Amino acid sequence: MTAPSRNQVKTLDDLAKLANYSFMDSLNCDPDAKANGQDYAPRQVFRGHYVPVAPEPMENPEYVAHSLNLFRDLGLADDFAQSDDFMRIFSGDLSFAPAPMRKVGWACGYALSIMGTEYVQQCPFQTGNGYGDGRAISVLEAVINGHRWEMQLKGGGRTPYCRGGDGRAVLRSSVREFLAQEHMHALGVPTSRSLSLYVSKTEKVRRPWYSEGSRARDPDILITEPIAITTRVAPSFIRVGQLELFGRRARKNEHPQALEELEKIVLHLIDREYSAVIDHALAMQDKVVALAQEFRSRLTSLVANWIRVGYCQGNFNSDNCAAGGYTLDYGPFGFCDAFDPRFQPWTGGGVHYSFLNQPVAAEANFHMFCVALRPLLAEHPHCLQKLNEIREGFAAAIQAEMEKMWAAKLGLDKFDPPLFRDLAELMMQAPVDYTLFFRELSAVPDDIGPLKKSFYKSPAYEANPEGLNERWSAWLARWQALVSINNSENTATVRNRDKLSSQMKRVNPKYSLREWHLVPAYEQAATGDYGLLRELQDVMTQPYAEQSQDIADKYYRLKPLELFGVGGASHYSCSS
Ligand SMILES: Nc1ncnc2c1ncn2[C@@H]1O[C@H](COP(=O)(O)OP(=O)(O)OP(=O)(O)O)[C@@H](O)[C@H]1O
Ligand SMILES: [Mg+2]
Repeated sequence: MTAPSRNQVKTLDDLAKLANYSFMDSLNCDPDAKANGQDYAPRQVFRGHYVPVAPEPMENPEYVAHSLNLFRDLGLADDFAQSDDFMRIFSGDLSFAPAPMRKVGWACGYALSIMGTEYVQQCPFQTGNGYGDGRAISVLEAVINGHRWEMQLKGGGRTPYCRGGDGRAVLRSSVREFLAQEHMHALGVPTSRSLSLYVSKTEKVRRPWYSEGSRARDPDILITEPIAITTRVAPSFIRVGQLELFGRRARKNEHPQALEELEKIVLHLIDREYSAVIDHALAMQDKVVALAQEFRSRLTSLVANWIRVGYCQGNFNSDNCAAGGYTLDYGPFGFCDAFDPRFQPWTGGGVHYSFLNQPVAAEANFHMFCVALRPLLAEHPHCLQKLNEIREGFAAAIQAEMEKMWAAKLGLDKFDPPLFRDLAELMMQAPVDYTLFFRELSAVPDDIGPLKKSFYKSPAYEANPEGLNERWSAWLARWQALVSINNSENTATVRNRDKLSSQMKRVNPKYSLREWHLVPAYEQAATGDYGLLRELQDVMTQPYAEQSQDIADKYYRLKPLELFGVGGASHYSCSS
């Protein structure tokens, strides 16, 4: 396999040559599957790791966007994204895919746990055998520059796991996912990536949503929206919930191959996501222990990164938790405006998945991950013991990551609990914009003047502005003393200040993708105008750069007060 250099992949034949299907070739196919992949009715899938599914092509696709950064990383020519061939494949029509590309993709079953409790109620058969990729269909695996990438359509049509749904995604949610994935990547947070986004000029579906300016918690109208397909890309799309499905079957001995299927998916996960860090020569039981250790360190670091950039995943069930330790499923996510430990944009989400509870939610997912692995260690009590220790150590491990992250956000070498506690208290007393505050602090101000740019006008602040300003000034003075900056004109201090400032600006982004940025972009996109979407794509893929004054005036500012509490801009249901 030759490695493409920049712009080398220009045609479908070039892309097809890179195809290499490890998931379908090394794992088990559902024995009841239809060979032609036209498997669109909800049904129980009792065995196997995947079901071959031919995506349902969207009618009249139109190009909306592609990721310039991912295209560059993969060596794809930019023009390719707007070619008929590329567009047909990534809007769901595999019927003419040239060999060795295949004309059929695949969908996977997975299980669901919410905060560490196993559920089967979401499965239409109440068994868990009908739950999985209901509208996500992988269409290609390609090895590019020595890295294996899986490409998956979201909204590519129905699968046996569609539960009666239409298998589609709407333009609104697809624009959000497309922009957010590339923004997170640019923020330095591990994530699935966005390849392309196409919308149908004619095919529409109905979804519950909010009427103009509605302050209702739940959607109050049904709207008709164009369907869209985003293609996302990752080393694999294996989820914690997927391991759980096979773990549950092995634990209950549901069929003769249940344990073997669990072992196969776990080894496949190691191959796809951990081969650089887990020695291939280790015995199975040692691989399992090493996997738990590695996943723990990725997951704890991931969640600390989410909090660093103000991201709330919103629905951090085990089936939305990628076993490779990156961010997956940009459905009910949000970047916080005002700092609020309980920030949760999704009306269905609850406090358990709110902003600062994400370490606890991650621990619950990690617990289910370990439970899924246990059947593999039944004959190795020593390894089981090690697995339990790794599991038990999660809380301390994530606490250490969080402290490291808060220290970095504050430009400190070491976490300072009282300083942090007092900051959090001040930020909660009267609302402060999370992104703006840390970015202004990164300029290492002499007094609280610049920090005030991040203060929202609120009754709490208006009630006692002098008192709060005094407390902020006292806090800032303590922080200045800790980072060893004082107000003298000494040049060594000035130089240190520049160094500290640039170090902090690499940790504290200037721009984060707020919902009120997204709303006008997807609304405009629905009229066929992609100008705002492209502007956001450009701004949000360089979130640490200062950018022009115009851009700063537009995006580096407080959320307009009138948008707080508005359905769609401040909170939303998961109707995507
Ligand atoms: N329109 C739909 N048609 C069929 N299945 C759907 C549809 N919307 C959601 N689902 C399925 O419902 C389940 C829960 O949805 P959830 O919002 O977590 O996932 P998602 O946003 O579709 O996808 P993913 O986790 O793949 O990013 C998933 O298994 C998903 O595939
Ligand atoms: Mg999901």
